[in-house]
Amino acid sequence: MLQYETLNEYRALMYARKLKDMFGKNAQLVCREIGDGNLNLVFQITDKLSGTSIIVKQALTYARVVGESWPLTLDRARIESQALIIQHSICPGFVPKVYHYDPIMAVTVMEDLSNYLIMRKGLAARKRYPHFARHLGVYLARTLYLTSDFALPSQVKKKKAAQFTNPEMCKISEDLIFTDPYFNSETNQFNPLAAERIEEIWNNNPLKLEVAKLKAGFLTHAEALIHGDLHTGSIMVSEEGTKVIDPEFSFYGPVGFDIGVVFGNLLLSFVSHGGHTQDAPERNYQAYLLATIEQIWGYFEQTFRELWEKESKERMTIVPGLLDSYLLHVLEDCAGYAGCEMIRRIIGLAHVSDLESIADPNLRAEGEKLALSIGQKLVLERRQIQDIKDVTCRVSEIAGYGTNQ
Ligand SMILES: Nc1ncnc2c1ncn2[C@@H]1O[C@H](COP(=O)(O)OP(=O)(O)O)[C@@H](O)[C@H]1O
Ligand SMILES: CSC[C@H]1O[C@H](OP(=O)(O)O)[C@H](O)[C@@H]1O
Repeated sequence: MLQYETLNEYRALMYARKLKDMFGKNAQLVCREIGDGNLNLVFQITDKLSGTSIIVKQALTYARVVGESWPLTLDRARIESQALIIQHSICPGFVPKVYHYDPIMAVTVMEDLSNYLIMRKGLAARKRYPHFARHLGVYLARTLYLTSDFALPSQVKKKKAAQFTNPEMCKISEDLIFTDPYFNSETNQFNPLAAERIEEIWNNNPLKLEVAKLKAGFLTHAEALIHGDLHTGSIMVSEEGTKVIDPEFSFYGPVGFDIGVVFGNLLLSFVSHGGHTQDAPERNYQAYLLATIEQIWGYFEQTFRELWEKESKERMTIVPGLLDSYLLHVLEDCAGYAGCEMIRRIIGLAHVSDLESIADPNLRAEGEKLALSIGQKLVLERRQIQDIKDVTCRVSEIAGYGTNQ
């Protein structure tokens, strides 16, 4: 293609037909648009003869969820494909393989993961994934450590940070996560039944100060190549495997952000499964979610420590105490960013189906208010957090379960 044109199912099929080495000459291709995200088009193209399939993902010139009134950079497709390639090289088992990137059409052609399920849907159905915590902990430690100043020569890292300068996508997060939800902004959308609680947040200056500090960290702490939007809709799971997709918000940012966004989304699932409930299946599933958070952190920390020991290039990493102090800083950030993610998914523009699917607005408001309380506590008390259990115990306490889940 010589110039950008928006794909539809027919055009995506024709596009796939022209891709070299992807399908045989006699392939019988069929195409389906399967995108359900806020921003892009996603086509699955299958050869009915061989069963071979690929994904063709195209960035639109605007945000899909809002329409043409919200123009968006096509450069996000470059960021996504280049981040996927790096993350796949670091963690081949946990990231889809990129087959082709087309800068003119803003298209990334990648491995089809349709035998996996979007994690948010699995969590809604109270499914348990036995390997998920280990996979994600390892993914986080490897992608974050191996792109950081600890593992890369400082000039290489700075060039990578320049390659992944992603100003327009970062601005979306700066506004939608760290700014708009704390004021009566036009972009906000919320359940009127939670309005009183939300107005309290707008008037809570100590909370706004802590969020402003976390935003300053997001703006300035170029620690590692982060995914930048690691919610449970960006993770695909099966009984055996875990895959992380959709890194179009990638940039050099704070390590605690990715971990915090995952935790925030697991906690949004937690609140969606009932507030002060005595119902045993609900409570069991909530306990599973808290255990998953503890395990992710455990595997992250263990792998990060091993990498620090074996892979460090930065000479000062041998100084006793630096690793412990860095991990504590990451844990604090992680709690704060988890809190920010929870709050923005209740007050801001982009909500999550975990809560949106609760039809009864009163019941939904209960979950939303619980999410706001947990989010607020994690932001405000993050400096008192020394251990991952300090996070999960706070959640249990607010949910009315005491501290011994
Ligand atoms: N590699 C893939 N394999 C299978 N399905 C995918 C793949 N990438 C995306 N999808 C599907 O498309 C949906 C939207 O993809 P996503 O990358 O999250 O788009 P957006 O950038 O618009 O958020 C996902 O929820 C998933 O169902
Ligand atoms: C208008 S962008 C809102 C929201 O959408 C992104 O998520 P996704 O592309 O995975 O659907 C991101 O979380 C943005 O904050």
